Amino acid sequence: MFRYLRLLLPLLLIALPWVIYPLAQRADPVQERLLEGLPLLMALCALLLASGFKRGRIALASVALGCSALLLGAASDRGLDNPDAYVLFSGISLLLPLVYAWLLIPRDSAILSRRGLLQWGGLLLPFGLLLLAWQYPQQLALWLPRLPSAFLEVVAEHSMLTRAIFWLSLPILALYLVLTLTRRTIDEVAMFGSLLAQLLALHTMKEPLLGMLFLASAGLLCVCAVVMHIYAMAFVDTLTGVPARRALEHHLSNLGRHYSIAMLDIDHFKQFNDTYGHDVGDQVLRMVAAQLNKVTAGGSLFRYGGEEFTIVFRGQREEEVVSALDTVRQRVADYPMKVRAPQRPRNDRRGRKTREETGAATEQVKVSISIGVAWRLADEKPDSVIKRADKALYKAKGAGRNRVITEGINDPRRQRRVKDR
Ligand SMILES: Nc1nc2c(ncn2[C@@H]2O[C@H](COP(=O)(O)OP(=O)(O)OP(=O)(O)O)[C@@H](O)[C@H]2O)c(=O)[nH]1
Repeated sequence: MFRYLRLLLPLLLIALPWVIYPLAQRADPVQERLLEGLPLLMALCALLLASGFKRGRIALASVALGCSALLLGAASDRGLDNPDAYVLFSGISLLLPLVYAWLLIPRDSAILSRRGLLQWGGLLLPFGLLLLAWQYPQQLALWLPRLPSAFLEVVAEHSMLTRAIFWLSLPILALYLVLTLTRRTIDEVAMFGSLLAQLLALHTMKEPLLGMLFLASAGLLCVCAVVMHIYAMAFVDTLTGVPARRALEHHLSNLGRHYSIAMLDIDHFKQFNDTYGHDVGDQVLRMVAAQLNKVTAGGSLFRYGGEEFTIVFRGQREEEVVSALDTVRQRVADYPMKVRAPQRPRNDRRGRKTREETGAATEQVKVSISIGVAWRLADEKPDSVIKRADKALYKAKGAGRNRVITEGINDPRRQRRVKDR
């Protein structure tokens, strides 16, 4: 539940325009111009960041946002009561959900690949046509009677247009929401949120400044998505999803005086790789990380590297820490880890059939971890605590593995500090 809330938190940015709008209304003309330029600026920033970090769909969404901001800006400058401007506004309103439906299909791909060119072409073409229609209203007037009468009726009547946008957008928004909740990636959150913000912009375009603020919030969401992606690349381990070594270094620089560090290592892990292959090794790593993540006593888990993990506990609480570590050790040891034969076919259905035919069942393997934990001594640096925890870990390995060994609990230098408290 908390994970979902944290994932959806950036959506709060969509509420920002309602907060800023009362202030924005008091802006002088120069500030107002700057605010009107904000959506384009945000779209540009999002595009540059997304292109730099290979977030293809966010880049496409930023371009769609930039195009809508440009065209909506032009339409609202002319005044939406003006027929040309109203046709442009109607065109964007109907196009936007369709563009997002188009963005549901593509996967991230390089712009100069065949798929990339198709994605960009499919996105830019309709906006280009709208721009042409806006630039050459006489030709548009010649073309309009040739368009389907149902389309013209929708455009001509505002209430029908609103209903059409609603019914077009609803399934697409719902699909993005489902993708957000199933894929649980920040890219999906940004796609869902930016579409929602742009629909709100269209809805509030009678107050152009508020509409522009909504467009800017859509851009901000895209920027936010790429920044969060960069953060994850730097601080989160992609295989296990737990904070990586760099995050540990940051965490260690912000600890108080009283803490303990546990180093954990999977026993005989090389054997798993050698016997079942690297993929099964990776599955074991993920399972161990998931179990360690349940550690209590306020421990923070990090992947130290390879098959080693680190858990940092703030404060003293020796017994609580040892008991929490022993519980996770036992959880890993009790976990019914099933692995399939190393030469199993890649295709799951064929694999199942072969197993049924040969009677080969999935094999259950035992995984265990060894743990060394050290408490900080007076004036000791985190690096040195890690080294002592590592020593304790090797003692645990030497003593037969699958156990917790402590280091420094009764050290007089530490006792002095405890008495000092
Ligand atoms: N599958 C997989 N293997 C990894 C990864 N990182 C490191 N390893 C493997 O982890 C193994 C570590 O083996 P060793 O350091 O010899 O230790 P061990 O076999 O666990 O033996 P003990 O620690 O003494 O119990 C090596 O075979 C590495 O290739 C990873 O991300 N995925």
